Amino acid sequence: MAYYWYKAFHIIGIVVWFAGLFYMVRLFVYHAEARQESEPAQTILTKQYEIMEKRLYNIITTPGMILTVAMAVGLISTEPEVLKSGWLHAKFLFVGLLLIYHFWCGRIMKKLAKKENSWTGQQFRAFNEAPTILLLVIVLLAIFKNNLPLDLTTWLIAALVILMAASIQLYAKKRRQDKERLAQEN
Ligand code: HEM
Repeated sequence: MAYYWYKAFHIIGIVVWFAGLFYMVRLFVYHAEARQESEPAQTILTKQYEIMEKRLYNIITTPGMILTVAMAVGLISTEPEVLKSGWLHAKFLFVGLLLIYHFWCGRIMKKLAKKENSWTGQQFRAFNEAPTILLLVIVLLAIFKNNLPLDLTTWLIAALVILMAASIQLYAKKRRQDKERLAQEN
């Protein structure tokens, strides 16, 4: 029974962790773009984003990460046999990358507060794609385990996911261009 409790809270932790990571980098985009505003808007906005980022990281994102990892330790300790599975070893690798991403976000947050980060909003948008890819790979590994399928259905789903991601990017690009054009006209 303990195994199911651990799994349930493992999944709840994942949801909280990812919600935090996705929102965090979205705030970095707004924060970076606020630097182009004139005063006093620039100071007011950047101060507000600093507070929001700090709270989000410390109250949502990091606790979500801790819950996910703690519950994973619970899962493994109740069923140590799972440690012999190849899929879990592969999962460790991708979760390792996710942890690096998490702490990297923490570093960026501190650098932004000290005005030592010069990434553009566009660079943060690209940075925000990484957790989506990691989420996809880790969930596929956790669900299919050692039988990750490579049949036609899988490739069709992969093509659909790529198509959807590309459409979202194109739409966002068009909106940004429209906004820039409007700003130039005014
Ligand atoms: C320290 C990192 C992690 C470890 C050691 C770990 C380990 C585990 C273990 C042992 C299970 C139980 C597998 C089973 O019952 O068959 C599990 C389930 C699961 N994990 Fe993780 N996990 C970690 C992080 C993550 C992350 C970051 C995600 C998502 C991005 C994730 C997604 C899942 C999902 C969806 C399940 C449920 C799979 C199922 O019931 O079939 N895990 N994890």
